[in-house]
Amino acid sequence: MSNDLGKLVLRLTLGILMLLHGIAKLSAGADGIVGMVASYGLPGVLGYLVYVGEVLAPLLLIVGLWTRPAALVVVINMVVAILLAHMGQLGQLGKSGGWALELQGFFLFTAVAVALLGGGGSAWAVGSTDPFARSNTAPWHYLWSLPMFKVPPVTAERLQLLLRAMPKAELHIHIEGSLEPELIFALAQRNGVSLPYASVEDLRHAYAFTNLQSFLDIYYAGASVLLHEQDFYDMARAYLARAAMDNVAHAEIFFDPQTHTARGVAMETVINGLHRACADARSELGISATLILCFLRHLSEASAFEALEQAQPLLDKIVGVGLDSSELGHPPEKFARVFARCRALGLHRVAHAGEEGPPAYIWSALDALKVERIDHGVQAMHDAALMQRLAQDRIPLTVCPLSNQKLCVFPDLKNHNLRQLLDAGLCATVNSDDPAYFGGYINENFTQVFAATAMTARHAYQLAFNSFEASFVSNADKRVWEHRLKETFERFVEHD
Ligand SMILES: Nc1ncnc2[nH]cnc12
Ligand SMILES: [Zn+2]
Repeated sequence: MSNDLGKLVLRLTLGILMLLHGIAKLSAGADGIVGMVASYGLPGVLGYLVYVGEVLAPLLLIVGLWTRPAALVVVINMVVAILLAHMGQLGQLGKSGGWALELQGFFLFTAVAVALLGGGGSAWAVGSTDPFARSNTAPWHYLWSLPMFKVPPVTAERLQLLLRAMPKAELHIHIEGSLEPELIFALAQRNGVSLPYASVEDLRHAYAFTNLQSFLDIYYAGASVLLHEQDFYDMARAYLARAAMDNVAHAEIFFDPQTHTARGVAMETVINGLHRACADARSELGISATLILCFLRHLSEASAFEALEQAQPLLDKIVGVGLDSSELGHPPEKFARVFARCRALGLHRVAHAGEEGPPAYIWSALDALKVERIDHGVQAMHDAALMQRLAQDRIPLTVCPLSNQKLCVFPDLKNHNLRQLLDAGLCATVNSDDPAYFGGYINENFTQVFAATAMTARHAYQLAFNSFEASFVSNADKRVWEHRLKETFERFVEHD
């Protein structure tokens, strides 16, 4: 609240004081400025742009519409004014001992501050509620989020190949959801576990889900075959081999330890098996992979704390924590204290929110859990202020199109809102969630959602770029993969 009030004061001060200069120029005319511009050998007519910088932009600042771009215009106006009229005073002090350009300096840097901060949510800010809400996002966020080169059009057929060939990161994959029915039966036999399904076909037949819970019931039953470190290794190694075929350069893998420790499996059995698979895949397949420990939200806060305590000696083998399982009725704030502890331990934080649950769950994942990414998040579309927050803070969404289709979040893939999320400037990514259950790995998610919603090569580039940007790897690794991405697109276009 006081933050918003501070921004409002700053915006109104800049707008009103600058507008007074504009009004003076309206009544005296812009001839002086036109002449000054012409004296530099430039078209004098450019001098009339002063009305944009000192009348139009201040009016936008006062009403709070397109606040950040308007402030940027004032910044440009002030830089031009200093270059044209005040360069001689740049290093001088005035009569009273202050900087000779303190007035210009105040205008310039106040405008820079407003451009950085935005207008502040307020009944006075049109931009906080109207369809122009996006304009409150820093303009350079849009520049930064745009592909670094112009992506030429690619035919629909070639686009499908490009989607498969482009390097990408997978940031939302539950390793237990990569257990194919064949491996479930092989592990059941190896470990003497009996399953309530007669055959692989019988199990596959049960994969007809109506919502998240109908899937989770079968998913936890499937995970019951995992007992020994080698089982966790085999599962993760199989996923990583499959992901490498889809040109996944980096995967951040979720695992649900509480579903295993509840059956008497030790935390170290789970983590050591998964970690060894990641290490081997890196040296044998060249794929990078890290682990994210997820707390089950249908269990208690105490159970989550217990899981964290068990994982404490193994924290060097995980990069972060997440929150998954049954969303409705289990709002994120239930785990605020656990996530605060994880934050203090230096762990990255993500949470499933807005898969089936309301936008309020996304707000509380951000504010109560302080997560850095939202898993799914597709329900954000119903809340304009939330969309603005996600765009402005560039909070990535790890979207899973086939999962959303199979769990009836959207009636059909053609109704999926991935394209709208991207076009609204959000840092969306494509992922597989539980590929063994939802009909496809990451490339299937890309190709099917692109075919269903007619997205373009530019969207493809943006999604792959976002996946690296949103990952928890070093900036150096991000740049290497982004460079490879650009090379792949250039190669494709050359041969188009
Ligand atoms: N889609 C999903 N949502 C919540 N929890 C999950 N665990 C595995 N898949 C999940
Ligand atoms: Zn998930």
